[in-house]
Amino acid sequence: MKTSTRGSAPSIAKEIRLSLIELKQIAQVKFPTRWTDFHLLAFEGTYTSPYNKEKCVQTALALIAGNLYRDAPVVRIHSQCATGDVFHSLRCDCHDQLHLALRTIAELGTGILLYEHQEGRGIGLMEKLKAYELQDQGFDTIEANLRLGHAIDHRDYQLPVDILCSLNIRRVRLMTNNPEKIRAVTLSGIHIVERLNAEVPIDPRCADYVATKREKLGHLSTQPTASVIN
Ligand SMILES: Nc1nc2c(ncn2[C@@H]2O[C@H](COP(=O)(O)OP(=O)(O)OP(=O)(O)O)[C@@H](O)[C@H]2O)c(=O)[nH]1
Ligand SMILES: [Zn+2]
Repeated sequence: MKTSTRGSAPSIAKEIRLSLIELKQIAQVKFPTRWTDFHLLAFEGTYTSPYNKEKCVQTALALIAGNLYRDAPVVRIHSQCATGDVFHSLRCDCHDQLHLALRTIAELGTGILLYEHQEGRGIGLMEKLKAYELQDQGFDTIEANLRLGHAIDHRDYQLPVDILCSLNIRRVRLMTNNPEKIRAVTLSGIHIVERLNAEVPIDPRCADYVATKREKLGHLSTQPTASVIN
């Protein structure tokens, strides 16, 4: 088991919500998929909050393909979405985004997908389902979170960023439309040489969800760069 300690990612203290105590690599396995053969590394990060000093443990998986050090690799930070990723729910675009990322990495031959476990933008599956109930009554994703007493988006990208730093990845092609992910990666000192569009063709049943991301959360939008395989 490999362990690295505090200080793996350069930090701008005011901007970073969590301080790393320890980053552990829990497992490393071969991980063949329909797209390509990945290596899967499992990580556990222990953090303290700079505000209340409480400890928290976060986990994430890194699916790695090819030689990450030949050029700036494609990096996708994908937030866990059991409803979309596992059940192919069309309430969101997560399933197709996950497939787009894995397929792109396979096609380019090099890249890393960081699958981080902040389900429901960090509120957990059960709370996300309660938020869905409110959305069924007409509230949007943001209003539903707020009515349940949660932040609009509870995620923190410190663990994925610390994993990139521990792997000594300093230049990336980041696949995302989320400005907060771009900010977190940039603040860590990792250079984003290119942003790859994470947009997928949108099913009408998640059009409102995607529109809310763009209109209220500032998600970037362009034309889809790739279609989705079924
Ligand atoms: N609270 C809440 N979380 C949701 C909802 N729908 C999807 N999610 C979660 O949102 C996360 C995915 O984030 P998105 O906002 O769709 O996209 P993103 O990852 O921020 O941005 P991209 O990198 O551009 O894909 C996952 O953790 C999902 O479980 C919802 O209605 N309410
Ligand atoms: Zn989803």
